[in-house]
Amino acid sequence: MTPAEIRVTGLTLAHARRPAVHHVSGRFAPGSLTAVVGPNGAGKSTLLRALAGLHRPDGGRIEGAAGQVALLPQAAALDRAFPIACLDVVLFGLWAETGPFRAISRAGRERARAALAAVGLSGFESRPVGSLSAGQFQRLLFARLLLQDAPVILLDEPFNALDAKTAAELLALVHRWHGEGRTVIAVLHDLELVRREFPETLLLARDCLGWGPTAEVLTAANRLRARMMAEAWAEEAEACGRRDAA
Ligand SMILES: Nc1ncnc2c1ncn2[C@@H]1O[C@H](COP(=O)(O)OP(=O)(O)OP(=O)(O)O)[C@@H](O)[C@H]1O
Repeated sequence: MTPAEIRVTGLTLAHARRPAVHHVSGRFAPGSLTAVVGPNGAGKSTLLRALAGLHRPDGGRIEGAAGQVALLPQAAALDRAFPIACLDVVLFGLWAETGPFRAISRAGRERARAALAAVGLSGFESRPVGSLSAGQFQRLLFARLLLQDAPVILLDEPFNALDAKTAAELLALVHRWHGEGRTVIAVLHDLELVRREFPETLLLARDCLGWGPTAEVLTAANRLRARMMAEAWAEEAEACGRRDAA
């Protein structure tokens, strides 16, 4: 498992021309385990989506991510009412290998069953996703990630609303991926968890307020700056590029 370095340079990401991420530069080293933290609205999910190729940069660039990324989106962003069985959700993890029109091989199905077993969902193959609890659904999405087998794994609030046992088991998977040499980047709000489990941290408040070893980034001074920046955000903040357009 040899992921490439991911480098972002002067990265600006906007929604309706309002910057959600502003002139961020830095690198995710191959095989690093990084927490992305910051206040609500700091641009964390937007950054992850851009790393996954789902949001085109409005300024600057991202290098090294294309074709090697698997994304776990925020659970709230997903439609669980869709009538589909658990095994089929996991099989979507093979999409990059099989493409849209090729049949899934028997080996592919076995891998999907093994992934379900690895997250404690043996016997759930035919269950409709709508019948799962929040924790079971998150386990299912981790099974899909297992099948994707990507060198870079992006997790958006992976432990939200989980009981301690489920969170611990999914955290163990994160450490397994890190141990295998994958690059893992996770958006998190629990700073105690970040301090305990994540060696690197990117502190985002639209601008980058710190990026490096967690103890050096999560200082009281940096956290205060992040809070102050969040309080100063105004909906009427200048739209990206507006000055150029004037
Ligand atoms: N699809 C969208 N359309 C318009 N604005 C958006 C969209 N998605 C996000 N934003 C805005 O971009 C900013 C950053 O949002 P983002 O979801 O990236 O923040 P976040 O740090 O992940 O927040 P949270 O911790 O609350 O999940 C916010 O001001 C948000 O309202």
